[in-house]
Amino acid sequence: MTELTDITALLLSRIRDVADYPEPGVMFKDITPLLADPAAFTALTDAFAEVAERTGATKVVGLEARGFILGAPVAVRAGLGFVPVRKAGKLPGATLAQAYDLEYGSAEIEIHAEDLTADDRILVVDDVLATGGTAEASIQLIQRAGAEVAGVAVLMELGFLNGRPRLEAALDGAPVEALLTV
Ligand SMILES: O=P(O)(O)OC[C@H]1O[C@H](OP(=O)(O)OP(=O)(O)O)[C@H](O)[C@@H]1O
Ligand SMILES: Nc1ncnc2[nH]cnc12
Repeated sequence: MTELTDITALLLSRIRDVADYPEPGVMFKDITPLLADPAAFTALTDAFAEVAERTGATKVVGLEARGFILGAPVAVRAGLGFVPVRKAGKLPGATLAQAYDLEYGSAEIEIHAEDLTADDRILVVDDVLATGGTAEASIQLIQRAGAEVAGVAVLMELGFLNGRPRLEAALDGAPVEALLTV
C-alpha cells in the first residue's frame, strides 16, 4: 500500500456508521472514534494543513461544531488564524447571518465579519459534505464579508447527496478537497 492509501484506510476505519440518526433514513457518519485515535487525528490534521498551504490560505474557517474540532488544529499546524462560523445567537459581536438547509433540517449560521479582511483567503474546514447546504452558506458569509474562499476541505463527502456541484457553483474555481468519498 502507498502512504496515501494507508492514510485513507486509517481514516475510513475510524468513522462509525450510525443508522437512523438523528432521524430515520439518515446514515450518520460519526467521527468521534477518529478523534479518539491520535494517529488518525494527526494524519487528518496534517492532510488539511497541506491543503491550507497548497491553496495559499491566510485563515481557516471552521463550521460549528465538528468543523471547530477539525479546523482549529489545522490553523495552528499551518500557522494561520482561526475564525468560527457559529449557529445563530452564539457570537457576541456584529454578525453576518445566512439561513440554509442541511441533510436533516434547517438552521442559520453567523460570522464576525470583522475577523476577515479583503486580503484574506479562507480555507473552510468541516467533517462531512452532504447536501452542501452548510458549506454553501459559509461560502456566502465569507464572500459577503469581503474575503475570498481559497478552498473547502472536508474529511468525508457523501457523493450521492450532490453537494459538490453546489459548492463549485458558489466558488470561483477554488478546490473542494474531500479526503474520503462514499
Ligand atoms: O452538507 P450538509 O447537508 O449541509 O450537512 C453537513 C453538515 O452537517 C453536519 O453539521 P450539523 O449541522 O449536524 O452540526 P454539528 O457539527 O453541530 O453536529 C456536518 O458537520 C456539516 O456541517
Ligand atoms: N450523514 C451525515 N453524517 C454526519 N454528518 C452529517 N451532516 C449531514 N449529513 C450527515
